[in-house]
Amino acid sequence: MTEALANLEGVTVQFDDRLVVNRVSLTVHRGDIITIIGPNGAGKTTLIKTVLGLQRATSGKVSRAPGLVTGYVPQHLTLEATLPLSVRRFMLLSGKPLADCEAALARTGVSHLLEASVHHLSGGEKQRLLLARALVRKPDLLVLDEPAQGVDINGQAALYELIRELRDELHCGVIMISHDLHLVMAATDKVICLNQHVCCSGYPADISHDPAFIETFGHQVAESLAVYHHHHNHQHNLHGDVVAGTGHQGACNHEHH
Ligand SMILES: Nc1ncnc2c1ncn2[C@@H]1O[C@H](COP(=O)(O)OP(=O)(O)OP(=O)(O)O)[C@@H](O)[C@H]1O
Repeated sequence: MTEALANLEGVTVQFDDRLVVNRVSLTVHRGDIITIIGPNGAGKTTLIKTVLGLQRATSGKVSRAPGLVTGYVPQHLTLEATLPLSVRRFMLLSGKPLADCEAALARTGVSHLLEASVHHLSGGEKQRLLLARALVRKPDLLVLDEPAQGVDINGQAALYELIRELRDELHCGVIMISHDLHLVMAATDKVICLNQHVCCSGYPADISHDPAFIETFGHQVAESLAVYHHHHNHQHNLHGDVVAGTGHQGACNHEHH
């Protein structure tokens, strides 16, 4: 089993008397790509902030590997619009050398924007900048809140592919939130369907048949996703774990149709 980077056990988050995250348990291992899906207001952002330690759990146990370096791409980048800020300066705020900043920008495909103002970037460019800022820290755990927002459909597929490549290069774990269900099904190892509590979780091909998934997203979505036949060269037990001797999740040849 690969190294556990972060672990939540029965975590609950409450704002006043509103239960936003309800007894959620999850573990992110190095090499994992876990995607959290769920309706608006389901507690997804709150959950990943809890993983990062930015949100305190009301109850339950949160643990992170000692010395864990995290890279976070938040849902919104709030910048003071009147403050002039170039991409170069924004990246240097990470405290990393310029050469590292430039390498991260090159890796996410936006090195040509080094002198541009962050206020004038397109939605897609902004996402790639935020990803570069997360990358320059060389994270063990990359946490992305709707990384493909504002990115056109071809760009989305490319972005998810880039995230997979980065996972391989950095040998990090990835936990992300997405609403792009089709892309999620093709690009992730494990899906967690959240609606305050974990409705269902598992491998993409299996989850679309789960009654809890159908209840949350409706038959139409579930049926359209069921075309994502996912052939494994291994088998899972009832908990979704890979059965010993049949290959490993990270090493199998998944085929998507
Ligand atoms: N700091 C806070 N104080 C009070 N309520 C909060 C706080 N943060 C989040 N909430 C509430 O918790 C609920 C869940 O919010 P959260 O952002 O986690 O949902 P989400 O699943 O990420 O939603 P979306 O898909 O719309 O981004 C929302 O109703 C939100 O208003």
